[in-house]
Amino acid sequence: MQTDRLIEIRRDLHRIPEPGFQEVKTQQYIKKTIEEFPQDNIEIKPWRTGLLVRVTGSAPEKTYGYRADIDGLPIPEETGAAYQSSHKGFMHACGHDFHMTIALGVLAHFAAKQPKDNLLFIFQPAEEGPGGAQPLLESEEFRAWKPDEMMALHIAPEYPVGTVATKPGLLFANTSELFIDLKGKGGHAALPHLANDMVVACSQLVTQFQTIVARNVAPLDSAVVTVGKISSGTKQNIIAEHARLEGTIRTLSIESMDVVKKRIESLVSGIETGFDCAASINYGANYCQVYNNHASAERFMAFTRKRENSVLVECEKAMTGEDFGYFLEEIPGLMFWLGVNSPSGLHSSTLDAKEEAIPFAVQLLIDYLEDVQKK
Ligand SMILES: CC(=O)N[C@@H](CCC[C@H](N)C(=O)O)C(=O)O
Repeated sequence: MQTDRLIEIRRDLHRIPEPGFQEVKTQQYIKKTIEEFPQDNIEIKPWRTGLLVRVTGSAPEKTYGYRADIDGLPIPEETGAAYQSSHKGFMHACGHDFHMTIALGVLAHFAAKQPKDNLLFIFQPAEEGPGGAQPLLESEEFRAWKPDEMMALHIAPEYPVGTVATKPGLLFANTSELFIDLKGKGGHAALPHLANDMVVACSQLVTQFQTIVARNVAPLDSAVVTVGKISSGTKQNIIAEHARLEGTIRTLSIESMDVVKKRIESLVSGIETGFDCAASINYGANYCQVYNNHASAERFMAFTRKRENSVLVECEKAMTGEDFGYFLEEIPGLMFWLGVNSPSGLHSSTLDAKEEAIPFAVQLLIDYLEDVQKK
Protein backbone atom coordinates (compact mmCIF):
# COMPACT_ATOMS: atom_id res chain seq x y z
CA MET A 1 0.00 0.00 0.00
CA GLN A 2 1.30 3.49 -0.84
CA THR A 3 2.50 5.61 2.09
CA ASP A 4 -0.03 8.36 1.26
CA ARG A 5 -2.87 5.87 1.60
CA LEU A 6 -1.50 4.53 4.90
CA ILE A 7 -1.33 8.07 6.28
CA GLU A 8 -4.86 8.77 5.09
CA ILE A 9 -6.12 5.64 6.88
CA ARG A 10 -4.26 6.55 10.07
CA ARG A 11 -5.73 10.05 10.08
CA ASP A 12 -9.25 8.79 9.37
CA LEU A 13 -8.96 6.36 12.28
CA HIS A 14 -7.40 9.01 14.48
CA ARG A 15 -10.54 11.15 14.04
CA ILE A 16 -12.90 8.50 15.42
CA PRO A 17 -11.54 7.09 18.72
CA GLU A 18 -14.15 5.01 20.56
CA PRO A 19 -14.11 3.36 24.00
CA GLY A 20 -13.75 -0.40 24.53
CA PHE A 21 -16.56 -2.51 23.03
CA GLN A 22 -18.10 0.61 21.45
CA GLU A 23 -15.78 0.67 18.42
CA VAL A 24 -18.68 0.65 15.97
CA LYS A 25 -17.43 3.26 13.49
CA THR A 26 -13.89 1.87 13.77
CA GLN A 27 -15.08 -1.64 12.97
CA GLN A 28 -17.04 -0.35 9.97
CA TYR A 29 -14.06 1.66 8.72
CA ILE A 30 -11.68 -1.31 8.98
CA LYS A 31 -14.18 -3.58 7.20
CA LYS A 32 -14.73 -1.06 4.41
CA THR A 33 -10.98 -0.64 3.94
CA ILE A 34 -10.43 -4.41 3.75
CA GLU A 35 -13.18 -4.66 1.14
CA GLU A 36 -10.97 -2.52 -1.15
CA PHE A 37 -8.29 -5.26 -1.13
CA PRO A 38 -8.32 -8.30 -3.49
CA GLN A 39 -10.83 -10.69 -1.89
CA ASP A 40 -9.81 -14.08 -3.39
CA ASN A 41 -8.00 -15.38 -0.32
CA ILE A 42 -9.67 -13.35 2.41
CA GLU A 43 -12.41 -14.28 4.88
CA ILE A 44 -13.75 -11.80 7.45
CA LYS A 45 -15.61 -12.60 10.66
CA PRO A 46 -16.85 -9.93 13.05
CA TRP A 47 -16.29 -10.61 16.75
CA ARG A 48 -18.26 -8.16 18.92
CA THR A 49 -16.87 -4.75 17.84
CA GLY A 50 -13.71 -6.28 16.43
CA LEU A 51 -12.85 -8.29 13.33
CA LEU A 52 -10.94 -11.45 12.50
CA VAL A 53 -9.53 -11.62 8.98
CA ARG A 54 -7.94 -14.79 7.60
CA VAL A 55 -5.73 -14.86 4.54
CA THR A 56 -5.60 -18.41 3.20
CA GLY A 57 -2.12 -19.54 2.24
CA SER A 58 -1.23 -21.33 -1.00
CA ALA A 59 0.27 -24.37 0.78
CA PRO A 60 -0.41 -23.79 4.45
CA GLU A 61 1.46 -25.66 7.15
CA LYS A 62 0.92 -23.08 9.87
CA THR A 63 -1.12 -20.00 10.76
CA TYR A 64 0.66 -16.82 11.85
CA GLY A 65 -1.48 -14.41 13.89
CA TYR A 66 -1.06 -10.66 14.08
CA ARG A 67 -3.08 -8.59 16.54
CA ALA A 68 -3.90 -4.86 16.50
CA ASP A 69 -5.95 -3.22 19.27
CA ILE A 70 -8.61 -0.76 18.16
CA ASP A 71 -10.03 1.24 21.11
CA GLY A 72 -9.37 4.86 22.10
CA LEU A 73 -8.99 6.57 25.49
CA PRO A 74 -11.15 9.08 27.39
CA ILE A 75 -8.65 11.94 26.94
CA PRO A 76 -9.58 15.29 25.35
CA GLU A 77 -7.04 15.72 22.53
CA GLU A 78 -4.76 18.77 22.62
CA THR A 79 -2.45 18.12 19.66
CA GLY A 80 -4.05 20.80 17.48
CA ALA A 81 -3.59 18.45 14.50
CA ALA A 82 -5.76 19.08 11.44
CA TYR A 83 -7.01 15.50 11.81
CA GLN A 84 -7.66 15.87 15.57
CA SER A 85 -10.28 13.59 17.16
CA SER A 86 -13.84 14.49 16.23
CA HIS A 87 -15.14 12.51 19.22
CA LYS A 88 -15.15 15.03 22.04
CA GLY A 89 -13.31 13.79 25.12
CA PHE A 90 -11.73 10.81 23.33
CA MET A 91 -8.39 10.37 21.68
CA HIS A 92 -6.16 7.68 20.20
CA ALA A 93 -3.55 8.51 22.85
CA CYS A 94 -2.05 5.04 23.01
CA GLY A 95 -1.27 4.59 19.32
CA HIS A 96 -4.04 2.16 18.43
CA ASP A 97 -4.64 4.21 15.24
CA PHE A 98 -1.05 3.31 14.29
CA HIS A 99 -1.52 -0.31 15.31
CA MET A 100 -4.65 -0.70 13.12
CA THR A 101 -3.11 1.09 10.13
CA ILE A 102 0.03 -1.04 10.25
CA ALA A 103 -2.07 -4.23 10.40
CA LEU A 104 -4.12 -3.01 7.41
CA GLY A 105 -0.93 -2.24 5.46
CA VAL A 106 0.45 -5.73 6.07
CA LEU A 107 -2.91 -7.32 5.29
CA ALA A 108 -3.19 -5.34 2.02
CA HIS A 109 0.15 -6.77 0.91
CA PHE A 110 -0.77 -10.38 1.62
CA ALA A 111 -4.25 -9.99 0.15
CA ALA A 112 -2.57 -9.03 -3.13
CA LYS A 113 0.32 -11.51 -2.86
CA GLN A 114 -0.90 -14.80 -1.42
CA PRO A 115 1.32 -16.11 1.40
CA LYS A 116 2.37 -19.76 1.62
CA ASP A 117 0.99 -20.15 5.16
CA ASN A 118 -2.28 -18.84 6.54
CA LEU A 119 -2.28 -15.45 8.23
CA LEU A 120 -4.81 -14.28 10.81
CA PHE A 121 -5.25 -10.56 11.44
CA ILE A 122 -7.05 -9.75 14.68
CA PHE A 123 -8.56 -6.28 15.16
CA GLN A 124 -9.23 -6.53 18.90
CA PRO A 125 -11.53 -4.26 20.89
CA ALA A 126 -11.16 -2.96 24.45
CA GLU A 127 -7.44 -3.30 25.17
CA GLU A 128 -7.53 -0.28 27.49
CA GLY A 129 -10.35 -1.91 29.41
CA PRO A 130 -12.31 -3.92 30.21
CA GLY A 131 -10.10 -6.24 28.13
CA GLY A 132 -10.98 -7.82 24.79
CA ALA A 133 -8.20 -10.41 24.48
CA GLN A 134 -9.44 -12.90 27.06
CA PRO A 135 -13.04 -13.23 25.78
CA LEU A 136 -11.80 -13.17 22.17
CA LEU A 137 -9.44 -16.08 22.88
CA GLU A 138 -12.38 -18.07 24.24
CA SER A 139 -14.64 -17.27 21.27
CA GLU A 140 -15.66 -19.86 18.68
CA GLU A 141 -14.64 -17.43 15.94
CA PHE A 142 -11.05 -17.34 17.20
CA ARG A 143 -10.87 -21.03 18.12
CA ALA A 144 -11.81 -22.01 14.56
CA TRP A 145 -8.86 -20.04 13.16
CA LYS A 146 -6.45 -20.33 16.09
CA PRO A 147 -2.90 -19.40 15.00
CA ASP A 148 0.25 -21.36 15.81
CA GLU A 149 2.23 -18.19 16.51
CA MET A 150 1.24 -14.64 17.46
CA MET A 151 2.76 -11.19 17.12
CA ALA A 152 1.81 -7.63 18.04
CA LEU A 153 3.54 -4.30 18.41
CA HIS A 154 3.06 -1.23 20.57
CA ILE A 155 4.22 2.26 19.67
CA ALA A 156 7.06 3.65 21.82
CA PRO A 157 7.29 7.47 21.94
CA GLU A 158 10.77 7.40 23.47
CA TYR A 159 12.52 5.67 20.54
CA PRO A 160 13.33 7.19 17.14
CA VAL A 161 11.56 5.96 14.03
CA GLY A 162 13.36 2.87 12.72
CA THR A 163 13.90 1.45 16.21
CA VAL A 164 12.42 -1.83 17.35
CA ALA A 165 12.75 -2.78 21.01
CA THR A 166 11.93 -6.07 22.65
CA LYS A 167 13.38 -8.89 24.72
CA PRO A 168 12.82 -12.59 25.35
CA GLY A 169 10.73 -13.37 28.46
CA LEU A 170 8.94 -10.82 30.61
CA LEU A 171 8.17 -7.60 28.70
CA PHE A 172 5.11 -6.04 30.44
CA ALA A 173 3.72 -6.26 33.98
CA ASN A 174 0.67 -7.94 35.52
CA THR A 175 -2.08 -5.35 35.94
CA SER A 176 -5.26 -4.90 37.87
CA GLU A 177 -7.65 -2.00 37.74
CA LEU A 178 -8.76 -0.60 41.10
CA PHE A 179 -12.06 1.07 41.99
CA ILE A 180 -12.85 2.07 45.58
CA ASP A 181 -16.08 3.67 46.78
CA LEU A 182 -16.29 5.38 50.16
CA LYS A 183 -19.57 6.41 51.77
CA GLY A 184 -19.84 8.67 54.81
CA LYS A 185 -22.29 11.42 55.73
CA GLY A 186 -22.73 14.69 53.85
CA GLY A 187 -23.54 17.98 55.51
CA HIS A 188 -23.00 21.72 55.82
CA ALA A 189 -19.38 22.87 55.31
CA ALA A 190 -19.67 24.94 58.49
CA LEU A 191 -20.76 21.97 60.62
CA PRO A 192 -18.11 19.29 60.09
CA HIS A 193 -18.76 17.69 63.49
CA LEU A 194 -22.24 16.65 62.27
CA ALA A 195 -20.98 15.10 59.01
CA ASN A 196 -18.47 12.45 57.97
CA ASP A 197 -16.26 13.90 55.25
CA MET A 198 -15.22 11.51 52.47
CA VAL A 199 -12.80 14.04 50.89
CA VAL A 200 -10.66 13.75 54.02
CA ALA A 201 -11.01 9.93 54.17
CA CYS A 202 -10.14 9.58 50.51
CA SER A 203 -7.10 11.87 50.81
CA GLN A 204 -5.78 9.84 53.74
CA LEU A 205 -6.26 6.63 51.79
CA VAL A 206 -4.30 7.89 48.77
CA THR A 207 -1.49 9.00 51.08
CA GLN A 208 -1.45 5.62 52.85
CA PHE A 209 -1.24 3.82 49.48
CA GLN A 210 2.17 5.44 49.00
CA THR A 211 3.59 3.11 51.67
CA ILE A 212 2.60 -0.09 49.84
CA VAL A 213 5.36 -0.13 47.23
CA ALA A 214 7.84 1.49 49.60
CA ARG A 215 7.20 -0.84 52.54
CA ASN A 216 5.35 -3.99 51.50
CA VAL A 217 6.78 -5.05 48.15
CA ALA A 218 10.21 -6.71 48.22
CA PRO A 219 12.82 -4.12 47.20
CA LEU A 220 14.17 -6.19 44.31
CA ASP A 221 10.67 -6.77 42.92
CA SER A 222 8.74 -3.90 41.29
CA ALA A 223 5.21 -2.65 41.68
CA VAL A 224 3.12 0.45 41.02
CA VAL A 225 -0.06 1.68 42.70
CA THR A 226 -1.43 4.70 40.84
CA VAL A 227 -4.68 6.50 41.62
CA GLY A 228 -5.49 8.22 38.33
CA LYS A 229 -8.89 9.63 39.21
CA ILE A 230 -10.71 10.83 42.33
CA SER A 231 -14.31 12.00 42.28
CA SER A 232 -16.01 13.49 45.27
CA GLY A 233 -18.30 16.26 46.37
CA THR A 234 -20.87 18.46 44.74
CA LYS A 235 -20.08 22.02 45.86
CA GLN A 236 -17.38 23.95 47.71
CA ASN A 237 -19.54 24.49 50.81
CA ILE A 238 -21.00 21.00 51.10
CA ILE A 239 -19.22 18.16 52.91
CA ALA A 240 -18.94 15.20 50.55
CA GLU A 241 -20.88 12.07 51.37
CA HIS A 242 -19.17 9.91 48.70
CA ALA A 243 -15.71 9.56 47.25
CA ARG A 244 -14.54 7.27 44.45
CA LEU A 245 -10.94 6.41 43.66
CA GLU A 246 -9.96 4.85 40.34
CA GLY A 247 -6.52 3.47 39.80
CA THR A 248 -4.34 0.66 38.62
CA ILE A 249 -1.92 -1.81 40.17
CA ARG A 250 1.15 -3.10 38.30
CA THR A 251 3.48 -5.86 39.49
CA LEU A 252 6.23 -7.91 37.91
CA SER A 253 5.26 -11.03 39.87
CA ILE A 254 1.89 -12.62 40.57
CA GLU A 255 2.90 -12.97 44.24
CA SER A 256 3.38 -9.20 44.55
CA MET A 257 -0.06 -8.61 43.02
CA ASP A 258 -1.54 -10.62 45.93
CA VAL A 259 0.58 -8.71 48.46
CA VAL A 260 -0.50 -5.34 47.06
CA LYS A 261 -4.18 -6.27 46.95
CA LYS A 262 -4.14 -7.60 50.55
CA ARG A 263 -2.44 -4.40 51.72
CA ILE A 264 -4.98 -2.23 49.88
CA GLU A 265 -7.76 -4.22 51.55
CA SER A 266 -6.21 -3.67 55.02
CA LEU A 267 -5.75 0.04 54.46
CA VAL A 268 -9.31 0.42 53.17
CA SER A 269 -10.59 -1.50 56.17
CA GLY A 270 -8.57 0.83 58.44
CA ILE A 271 -10.18 3.85 56.77
CA GLU A 272 -13.62 2.32 57.34
CA THR A 273 -12.87 1.96 61.06
CA GLY A 274 -10.98 5.22 61.44
CA PHE A 275 -13.52 7.35 59.57
CA ASP A 276 -16.63 5.38 60.47
CA CYS A 277 -17.58 5.03 56.81
CA ALA A 278 -18.49 2.20 54.42
CA ALA A 279 -16.11 1.13 51.66
CA SER A 280 -16.17 -1.26 48.74
CA ILE A 281 -13.34 -2.39 46.46
CA ASN A 282 -13.70 -3.62 42.89
CA TYR A 283 -10.65 -4.79 40.96
CA GLY A 284 -12.17 -4.43 37.48
CA ALA A 285 -10.09 -5.94 34.70
CA ASN A 286 -6.92 -7.89 35.48
CA TYR A 287 -4.34 -8.51 32.73
CA CYS A 288 -1.67 -11.14 32.92
CA GLN A 289 1.93 -10.24 32.13
CA VAL A 290 3.25 -10.11 28.56
CA TYR A 291 5.83 -12.88 28.38
CA ASN A 292 7.62 -13.25 25.05
CA ASN A 293 8.39 -16.79 23.97
CA HIS A 294 12.19 -17.05 23.97
CA ALA A 295 12.57 -18.73 20.58
CA SER A 296 10.06 -16.37 18.87
CA ALA A 297 11.67 -13.25 20.35
CA GLU A 298 15.20 -14.38 19.54
CA ARG A 299 14.29 -15.20 15.92
CA PHE A 300 12.60 -11.82 15.45
CA MET A 301 15.47 -9.98 17.13
CA ALA A 302 18.08 -11.72 14.97
CA PHE A 303 16.05 -10.87 11.85
CA THR A 304 15.68 -7.19 12.83
CA ARG A 305 19.31 -6.84 13.92
CA LYS A 306 20.62 -7.79 10.50
CA ARG A 307 18.01 -5.84 8.53
CA GLU A 308 19.16 -2.60 6.89
CA ASN A 309 17.59 0.62 8.25
CA SER A 310 16.33 -1.06 11.45
CA VAL A 311 17.85 -0.54 14.87
CA LEU A 312 17.22 -3.32 17.36
CA VAL A 313 17.28 -2.46 21.06
CA GLU A 314 17.15 -5.23 23.65
CA CYS A 315 15.03 -3.29 26.13
CA GLU A 316 14.15 -3.57 29.81
CA LYS A 317 10.79 -4.87 30.94
CA ALA A 318 8.16 -2.16 31.57
CA MET A 319 5.32 -1.62 34.05
CA THR A 320 2.84 -1.04 31.24
CA GLY A 321 0.12 -3.65 30.81
CA GLU A 322 -1.34 -5.26 27.72
CA ASP A 323 -4.04 -7.88 27.38
CA PHE A 324 -1.99 -9.32 24.50
CA GLY A 325 -0.36 -11.22 27.40
CA TYR A 326 -3.37 -13.59 27.30
CA PHE A 327 -2.56 -14.57 23.70
CA LEU A 328 1.04 -15.31 24.70
CA GLU A 329 -0.11 -17.49 27.62
CA GLU A 330 -1.66 -19.89 25.09
CA ILE A 331 0.26 -19.31 21.87
CA PRO A 332 4.01 -18.80 21.39
CA GLY A 333 4.93 -15.41 20.03
CA LEU A 334 6.11 -11.95 20.89
CA MET A 335 5.31 -8.31 21.29
CA PHE A 336 7.69 -5.48 20.44
CA TRP A 337 7.94 -1.72 20.82
CA LEU A 338 8.01 0.40 17.67
CA GLY A 339 9.81 3.76 17.87
CA VAL A 340 7.56 6.72 16.94
CA ASN A 341 9.64 9.58 18.34
CA SER A 342 7.07 11.69 20.20
CA PRO A 343 8.08 14.27 22.85
CA SER A 344 4.83 13.43 24.71
CA GLY A 345 4.28 9.95 26.02
CA LEU A 346 1.53 7.33 25.88
CA HIS A 347 -1.78 8.39 27.44
CA SER A 348 -0.86 12.05 26.91
CA SER A 349 -3.26 14.54 25.29
CA THR A 350 -0.39 15.79 23.10
CA LEU A 351 1.00 12.44 21.92
CA ASP A 352 2.50 13.17 18.53
CA ALA A 353 3.69 9.87 17.02
CA LYS A 354 5.64 10.30 13.78
CA GLU A 355 3.80 8.81 10.82
CA GLU A 356 7.06 7.72 9.11
CA ALA A 357 6.96 4.81 11.57
CA ILE A 358 3.92 3.37 9.76
CA PRO A 359 5.50 2.46 6.38
CA PHE A 360 8.63 1.35 8.27
CA ALA A 361 6.63 -1.10 10.42
CA VAL A 362 4.51 -2.34 7.51
CA GLN A 363 7.63 -3.24 5.51
CA LEU A 364 9.36 -4.78 8.54
CA LEU A 365 6.39 -7.04 9.25
CA ILE A 366 5.93 -8.01 5.60
CA ASP A 367 9.63 -8.90 5.35
CA TYR A 368 9.55 -10.84 8.60
CA LEU A 369 6.36 -12.78 7.80
CA GLU A 370 7.77 -13.66 4.37
CA ASP A 371 11.00 -14.78 5.99
CA VAL A 372 9.40 -17.05 8.62
CA GLN A 373 7.33 -18.79 5.94
CA LYS A 374 10.49 -19.81 4.05
CA LYS A 375 11.68 -21.86 7.02
C1 LIG B 1 0.33 -0.04 26.75
C2 LIG B 1 -0.65 0.50 27.72
O1 LIG B 1 -0.61 1.69 28.02
N1 LIG B 1 -1.57 -0.34 28.21
C3 LIG B 1 -2.49 0.03 29.23
C4 LIG B 1 -3.34 -1.17 29.59
C5 LIG B 1 -4.45 -0.85 30.58
C6 LIG B 1 -4.75 -1.93 31.55
C7 LIG B 1 -5.91 -1.67 32.48
N2 LIG B 1 -7.00 -0.96 31.91
C8 LIG B 1 -5.39 -0.94 33.72
O2 LIG B 1 -5.53 0.29 33.80
O3 LIG B 1 -4.89 -1.59 34.63
C9 LIG B 1 -1.72 0.52 30.44
O4 LIG B 1 -2.26 1.38 31.18
O5 LIG B 1 -0.58 0.07 30.70
